[in-house]
Amino acid sequence: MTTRTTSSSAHPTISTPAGDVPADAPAWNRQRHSQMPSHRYRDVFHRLELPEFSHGWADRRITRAPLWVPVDLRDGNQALAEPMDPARKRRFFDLLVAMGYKEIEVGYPSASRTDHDFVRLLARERIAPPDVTVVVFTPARADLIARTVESVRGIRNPVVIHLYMATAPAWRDTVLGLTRRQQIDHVRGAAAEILRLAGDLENVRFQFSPEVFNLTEPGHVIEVCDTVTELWQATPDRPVVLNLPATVEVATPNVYADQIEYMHRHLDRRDSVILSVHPHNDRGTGIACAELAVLAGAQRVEGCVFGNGERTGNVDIATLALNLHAQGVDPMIDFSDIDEIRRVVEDCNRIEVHPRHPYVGDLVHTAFSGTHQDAIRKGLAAHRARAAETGVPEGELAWDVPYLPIDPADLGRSYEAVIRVNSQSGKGGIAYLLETGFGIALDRQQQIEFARVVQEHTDTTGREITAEELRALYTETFTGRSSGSADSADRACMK
Ligand SMILES: CC(=O)SCCNC(=O)CCNC(=O)[C@H](O)C(C)(C)COP(=O)(O)OP(=O)(O)OC[C@H]1O[C@@H](n2cnc3c(N)ncnc32)[C@H](O)[C@@H]1OP(=O)(O)O
Ligand SMILES: CC(C)C(=O)C(=O)O
Repeated sequence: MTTRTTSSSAHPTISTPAGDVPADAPAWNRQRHSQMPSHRYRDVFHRLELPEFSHGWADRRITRAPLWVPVDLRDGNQALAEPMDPARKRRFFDLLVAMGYKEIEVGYPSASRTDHDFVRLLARERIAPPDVTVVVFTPARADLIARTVESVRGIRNPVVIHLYMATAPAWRDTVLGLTRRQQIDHVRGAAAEILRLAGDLENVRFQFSPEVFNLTEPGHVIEVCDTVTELWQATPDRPVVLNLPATVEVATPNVYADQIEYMHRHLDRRDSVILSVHPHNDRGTGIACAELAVLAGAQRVEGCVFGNGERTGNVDIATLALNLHAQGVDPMIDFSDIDEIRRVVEDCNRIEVHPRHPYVGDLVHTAFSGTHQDAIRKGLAAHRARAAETGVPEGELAWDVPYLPIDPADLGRSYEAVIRVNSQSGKGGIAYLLETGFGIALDRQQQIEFARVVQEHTDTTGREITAEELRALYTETFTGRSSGSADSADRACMK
């Protein structure tokens, strides 16, 4: 038996023998210590001193959508093996405008010619409606700031110049080689340079992101942010966006929410600051982080339409917005033809959306399993009956169909793929496919009888059975038989 070392907040290093059941494990949990080298990692509480305070986010509800800012054309784009060419950028931008986004990060003009030229295109041609704010991104370097400011000259839309610098200790020490004091001076210098070059452009506002906010000492990040808002003279009429990224997710979402609420309460000039978040998804909890951050005081959320971005991606705005829709809150973005949106996003990113991706995946409104199908079939029938009874159109009527969190029709989808049959299915699903596909209504006895036949078939093939195959099997079962079963065929009513 080998010995491994684990960490916990109470005892940072404890030796535990791999393969052993922990001494304090209850009888119902006989999981054994693994060989995973988890002792190499520390939780956020060992990496950062976080202030303790009584948070309020847990008691709040989200009642309106934050300002969504898609960063597909910048953060998403920088993570693609083949960054978007001008045509793909333009197509993606037009899609974002058509969906109703009012603030769009369009690129990193000092990074590449394509990004720069796209910003210039916005200055030359009126492809951005006047109410759409254009955001451009720059690091804290004088030459790159100059190129960025130069790129936005002539744009008539509202413009946000977005400055960033990583503030967390590992980045300060290892990447940038700056002490805390030096970093504050560096950021102040960069912010002053932006103000010098663009302060007199009336359509321009400013944004600052302390990259890796979530691993930065609260005292330091407050000081950097307050320095910037003071220098830029943030006012309610010309507010500054402070964008607090979980650049690499490191903690449970409640920790991020606490960090955001702490900033919300302690930042200077709070009424002149638009508090923004930018979660990534390394732990798979980007959505939860964004939602809790909004509860904690965030007013603006940056993400990518279906969560593209470095590593595991940026937070997925479609999921966030449709989560609101599913709770009766207007998402303020139009997803009424989600499959068309997906086609454009897939073409532009050259990355496919997963079939289980919330709301948009091919399989997310589909049930294969019998009891789910039975409940959906009954639920859809009840929904239609309620619509007929009340005279309220089906698409307007309150939705309460089991296993379908929202009506697929809201997203422009049909009910065709809602039920698919394989060996996990039951009579309800089979009956649904025959009814909706071919107008064949089986009575209960026939359903039971036919389900056995289908079960035998799907168990033997191990595959899904299509509606067409189901119909052929139905014909073979009920009409192709000798007289004894003709009764059954007669009982099946063809509508
Ligand atoms: C979390 C994020 O999404 S941050 C955005 C990341 N996006 C990108 O990097 C995509 C676009 N980037 C680029 O095209 C290039 O990196 C450029 C044009 C910005 C800079 O290119 P280069 O001059 O070749 O530098 P390089 O790419 O090696 O970047 C490293 C340098 O940037 C510095 N740096 C990193 N972040 C910042 C910042 N926010 N402000 C100023 N300097 C920074 C590093 O300290 C390092 O400086 P050093 O060379 O003196 O050690
Ligand atoms: C710098 C910010 C906005 C960012 O892209 C990140 O931290 O991921």
